[in-house]
Amino acid sequence: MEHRKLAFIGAGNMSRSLISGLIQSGYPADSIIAANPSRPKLDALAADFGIRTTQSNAEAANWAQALVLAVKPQMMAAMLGELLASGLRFEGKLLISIAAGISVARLQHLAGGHDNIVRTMPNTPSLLGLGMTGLYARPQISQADRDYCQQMMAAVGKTLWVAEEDGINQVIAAAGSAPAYFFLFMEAMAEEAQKRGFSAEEARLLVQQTALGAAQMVAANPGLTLAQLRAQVTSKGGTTAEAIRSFQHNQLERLVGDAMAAAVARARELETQL
Ligand SMILES: NC(=O)C1=CN([C@@H]2O[C@H](COP(=O)(O)OP(=O)(O)OC[C@H]3O[C@@H](n4cnc5c(N)ncnc54)[C@H](OP(=O)(O)O)[C@@H]3O)[C@@H](O)[C@H]2O)C=CC1
Ligand SMILES: O=C(O)[C@@H]1CCC=N1
Repeated sequence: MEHRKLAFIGAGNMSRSLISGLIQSGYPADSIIAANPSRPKLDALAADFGIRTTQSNAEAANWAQALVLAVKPQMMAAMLGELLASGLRFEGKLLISIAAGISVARLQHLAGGHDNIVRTMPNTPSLLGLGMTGLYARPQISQADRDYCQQMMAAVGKTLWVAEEDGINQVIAAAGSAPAYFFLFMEAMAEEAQKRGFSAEEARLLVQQTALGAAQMVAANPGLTLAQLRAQVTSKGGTTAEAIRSFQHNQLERLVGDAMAAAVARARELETQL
């Protein structure tokens, strides 16, 4: 991929995931800089990946050709305001937001009218090259800038472009936030397995290997629907059928639907507040 000088503004969980994936995919460490107010995360990134680091957002942003805006949504206005106040000129730079709940129009306003912005929604498995990222760009964004974002996110997993900006909020519900849903489900299973006599290590092994195997089964069988894969496990009159009946009796589908709707609602609410 093209190796532009790339700055991560904010060096938290998501930046670490993306930087790790990019370095593993061969992005040169000296083409990446991370900026963060405090040193410990920067020191860890420098030690683990050999990238450049700074406590000055302005230094990173001035140096870079592309900026990943990776602060919490609530910090975005202050961060961009300070960059503008420092005299930074965004002209010629591509802004790539990973923040939930901040529209392109709002980002453009916060960046002093600069409109070369791509909005993305990655997730933390990017750390392992197994990310899932949604991307959105307004029609005026150049093909070269789209390709750069596509290659960056493809270096850390799979990508899906959405045609409408609200599609990013739907990606949050289905992928950005979703690793946590699976962790919650696995937590519940592991706790129950412990109650049924397994040690914590044994319970984790049982749940982790089963989740990994199930996900691999889905990926390895694109010709089978998820329902068909489930049916392969579900012997007539057997144990799985009873477990599934219990989930359905307790309205698992409605619970999942409500949870995803809540994530979308929060993303839209943030868009009106920030
Ligand atoms: N976590 C996830 O799964 C996903 C997160 N996102 C988005 O990614 C963004 C970052 O989230 P995440 O990485 O989880 O959050 P973190 O809190 O882990 O990271 C945010 C980082 O920003 C730093 N920071 C705070 N203020 C500033 C500032 N003014 N300038 C530069 N850096 C600053 C923080 O530093 P310090 O801690 O030292 O204060 C922290 O290291 C959010 O907008 C979120 O919506 C998107 C997809 C998935
Ligand atoms: O919880 C959040 O708001 C962020 C966005 C998606 C995952 N984490």
